[in-house]
Amino acid sequence: MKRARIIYNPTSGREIFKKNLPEVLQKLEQAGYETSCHATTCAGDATEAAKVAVERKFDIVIAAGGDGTINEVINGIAGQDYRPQLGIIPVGTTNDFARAINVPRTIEGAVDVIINGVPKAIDLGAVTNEGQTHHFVNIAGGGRLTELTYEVPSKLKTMLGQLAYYLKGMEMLPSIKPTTVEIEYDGKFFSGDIMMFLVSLTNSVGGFEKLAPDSSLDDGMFDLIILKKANLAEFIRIATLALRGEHINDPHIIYTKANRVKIHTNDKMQLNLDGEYGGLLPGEFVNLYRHVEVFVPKETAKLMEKNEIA
Ligand SMILES: Nc1ncnc2c1ncn2[C@@H]1O[C@H](COP(=O)(O)OP(=O)(O)OP(=O)(O)O)[C@@H](O)[C@H]1O
Repeated sequence: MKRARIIYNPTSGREIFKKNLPEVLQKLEQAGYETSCHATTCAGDATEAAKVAVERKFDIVIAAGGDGTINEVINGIAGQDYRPQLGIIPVGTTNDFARAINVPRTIEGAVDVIINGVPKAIDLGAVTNEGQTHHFVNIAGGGRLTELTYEVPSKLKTMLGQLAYYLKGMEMLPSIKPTTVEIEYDGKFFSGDIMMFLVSLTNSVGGFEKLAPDSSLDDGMFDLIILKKANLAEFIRIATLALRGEHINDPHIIYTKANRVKIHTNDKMQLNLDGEYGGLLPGEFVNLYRHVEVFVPKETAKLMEKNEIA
């Protein structure tokens, strides 16, 4: 019998997972998984719980929560010699990673993917800054605008869902200032003032599903997006284009693939890792080719094999 470990954040999204836990356990047991679970108690707990699951050689670790919880679980698994397969139950607010790999955003649908889906090896990101290395599964970035994701209070997200981000975004927009950076990507250089940069593994970021339209989950490359200095009107125009994936040809945008990205800045620039605060930059990003296996729907696995999915 295979062993599964559920690591869930009881405070994620609209706080619905715990109520559904008995059915989830029953379904997994019926499918042949001996399943146990761990409820996280504070920030960082999911990483420790995932490390314990690695030590105990669980076959699967299931992250039930938002993108922050998935990121923490990944940080307990990445870089280890033994790496359990990963299942996702998206019960957060934005659930970008689930969107990117087409995992349904219902508990029942997500459990079905773990039981009947296909494990596929996907790329992860590693970033070294402030003398430490952390991992990410979806996106990393910097620039004042990216700080939006962790400035929204958890209670507000519980009440308003994604609307909480839009409200905070509107409040922040007029105060967003550019940062002076030097960016080295696979031997090329950019130097100048930027509003933000993103180092993306998937196409789904902040609810924008076409932000990195050429991204591939398993090609060993990041999609690097740099938004150069822009005024408020230009910024709103580019954001509107981004909804349709049409921002990539705008002169304010650099959009390219890279395996390694180095950011240097003398300004105070915070690092955003999968939507959570990740310390200060400068830093260096490295793509870890097909580093962890994650359960995706059968159709998604087929599209990945044909290279037709981000
Ligand atoms: N018991 C807990 N109480 C408070 N915070 C917690 C607890 N367990 C985990 N956390 C923290 O909550 C953070 C956010 O959780 P998570 O990402 O799962 O949900 P969310 O913020 O609602 O969704 P999203 O990230 O999709 O917007 C996690 O990164 C973790 O540090």
